[in-house]
Amino acid sequence: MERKGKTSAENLLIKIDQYLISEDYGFVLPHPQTELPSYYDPWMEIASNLSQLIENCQLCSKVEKMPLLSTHALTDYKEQRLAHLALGFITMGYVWQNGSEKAQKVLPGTLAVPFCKLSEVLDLPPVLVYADCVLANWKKKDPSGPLSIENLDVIFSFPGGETSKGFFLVSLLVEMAAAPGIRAIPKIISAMLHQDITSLENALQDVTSSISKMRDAFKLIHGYVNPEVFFNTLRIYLSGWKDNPLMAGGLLYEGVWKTPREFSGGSAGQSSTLQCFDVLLGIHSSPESDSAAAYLQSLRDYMPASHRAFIQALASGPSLRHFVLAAGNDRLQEAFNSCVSALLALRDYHIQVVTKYITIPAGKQKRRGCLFHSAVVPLPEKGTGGTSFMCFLKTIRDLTKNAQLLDI
Ligand SMILES: C[C@@H](C(=O)Nc1ccc(Cl)cc1)[C@H]1[C@@H]2C[C@H](n3cnc4cc(F)c(F)cc43)C[C@@H]21
Repeated sequence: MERKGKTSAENLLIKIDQYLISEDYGFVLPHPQTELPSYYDPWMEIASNLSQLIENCQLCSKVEKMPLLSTHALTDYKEQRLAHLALGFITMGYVWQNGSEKAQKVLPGTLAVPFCKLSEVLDLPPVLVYADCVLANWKKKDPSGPLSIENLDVIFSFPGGETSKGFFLVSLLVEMAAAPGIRAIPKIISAMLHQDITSLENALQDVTSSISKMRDAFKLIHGYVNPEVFFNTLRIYLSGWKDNPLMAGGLLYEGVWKTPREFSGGSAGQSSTLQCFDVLLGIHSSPESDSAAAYLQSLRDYMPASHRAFIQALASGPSLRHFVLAAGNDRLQEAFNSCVSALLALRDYHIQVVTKYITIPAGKQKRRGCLFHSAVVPLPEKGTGGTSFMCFLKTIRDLTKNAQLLDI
């Protein structure tokens, strides 16, 4: 989608839909496909009944009896995203079905081979990612109804039922609220290239209002996600096999690679929205110096290739921060600082959510652990769990605080 010989800024002026970003839905996959050709019924039957198969201890045998299916019939992009989503759910269910202390270390070839082939086609890793379980995992109950959480449902879910569904749908609504802000980005680039201060100010106001609506959507989490169920059940299924002491070397993808491979679990850091507002506002640019930036950079490999390219083009484009400083215009500086304040408020809110859903339940488990468990389950790397994830969030929150432009 990037035109040769164009600067990265001009590349950004290309319509965002060429980066598979939607004017109305942002990074969310619009109207995801919910069915595959009947040839793929063996996959869809397992993915659609995952919780029940796990509860009845039938998942292992079902997966091992699965026929080796070819991915050739998956030609359409939305079909490929649905298939990666389905195989991602089955893979996480298969690896973690007996809990995080008894992970399955080998992924059977009937699952590993098509999953890795599809991952290659989509340039995604062979593990469930945020772009699968949030951005492509939704449908409307009543097609003519509103995009409200009451009228939305997930295509697949994990054990933990309503909490699993709620966690993915709240994340989806936060992502959808970001759409007007993402749509404003090409306007911001164009206004900078044309030295158009008024348009720039208006576009920055669109970003500010979009980020505050994201925080409003985020508040839904308290009504739809139970902290104990999230921490003790759902979080396990989103865990990965990178730097995971329980899966040294990672997972063996039978029939694909001779040695095990490591991949990170799902994480909010894989959200292109979370990353692109940071890049737009120049919140942290040097992955060399700050580890949070390096960590975020590494998670871009877990995003759809076109979204990764958009963020890269944004990062190598003109600096909005420098433009605003150089313009020396009070109103423009205020519009920029309002953006940063809105993002700071969203970051603070994210920290409060992680405290309620991870830090506090982890503390309770630790105290319980001293009484009953020999080894307290180590929190996975910086995915949806882990004190290091909290440190990461606090680092980017503090960097956001420092991004405010001082009065000229
Ligand atoms: C509900 C939470 C979650 O962790 N969801 C999740 C995690 C892993 C997986 Cl696999 C699936 C879902 C969080 C939502 C809001 C999302 N968000 C998007 N842009 C953001 C910008 C910000 F500044 C910010 F603070 C949060 C931002 C991130 C996830």
